[in-house]
Amino acid sequence: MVSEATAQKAPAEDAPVLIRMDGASKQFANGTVAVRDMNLDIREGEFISFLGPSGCGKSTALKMIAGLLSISAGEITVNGHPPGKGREQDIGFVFQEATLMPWATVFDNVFLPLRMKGMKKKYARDEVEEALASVGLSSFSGAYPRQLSGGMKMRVSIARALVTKPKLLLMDEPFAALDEITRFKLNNDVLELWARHGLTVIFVTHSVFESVYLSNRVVVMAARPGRVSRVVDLPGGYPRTEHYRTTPEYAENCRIVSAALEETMDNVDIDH
Ligand SMILES: Nc1ncnc2c1ncn2[C@@H]1O[C@H](COP(=O)(O)OP(=O)(O)OP(=O)(O)O)[C@@H](O)[C@H]1O
Repeated sequence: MVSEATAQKAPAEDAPVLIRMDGASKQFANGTVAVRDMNLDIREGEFISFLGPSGCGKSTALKMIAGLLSISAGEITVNGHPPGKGREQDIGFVFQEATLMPWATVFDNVFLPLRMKGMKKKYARDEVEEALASVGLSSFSGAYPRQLSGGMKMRVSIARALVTKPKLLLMDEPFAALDEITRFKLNNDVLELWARHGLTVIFVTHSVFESVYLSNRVVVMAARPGRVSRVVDLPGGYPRTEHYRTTPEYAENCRIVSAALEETMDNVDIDH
């Protein structure tokens, strides 16, 4: 039974804005405009997906929010600060590859962000164990990455992102390389973590089905130049469990988001 405090739901209309993108643009040194004039407010507690074809600037936008890439024009604030200038532990980042240190145990991989903050291992035990428990890997603390399946490695990567107890979780196509059953399972786990920890999540994906299953809003992006094409609100269907995948509401939402995505493709010259 899920308690009210941890129930999955879209945030209230008047929830405070956590991320503000105001005309945010990114042009790389070679002239490529990866993101042009992105305007978006993301409220605390939202689960947002950035969806779009390859090269539409999804990863670039995510990295700009994380402060991993500079902004060429416009402005982004995260919790009122320029990206990367607030408390760094407030942001967790999960990449497409699990990027674990192969020579280190699961425990030491998850401990890494705390170690980088100067924490001694003996004081970090509770935090690391809590993060591992939250992704169901308590008994694999002493294992090495080579002993884990792809899905388990990704769970370690999520635990590492959560160990500093961030408010904001940024996920860049985290499950793209996994088989569908593992992906569905991890989708459910991420929804549970989102609700339990009261996170705000931005999730980059190519998949209409994944974006509709997970998000309360889908930001559909178009390429050349990368930009926001449509924002689709999907406030219903909670709690989103496997049953939701079989409902007419889910099918209809997938149809709406697919149509929005197709519109973006119609406006692109085929050059590949
Ligand atoms: N460091 C860089 N230097 C120059 N151009 C870049 C750089 N990084 C990305 N780009 C270009 O910017 C555009 C947007 O790239 P980005 O990776 O953000 O797209 P994406 O939507 O995440 O794509 P994918 O789904 O394939 O990962 C692309 O045309 C890409 O080639």
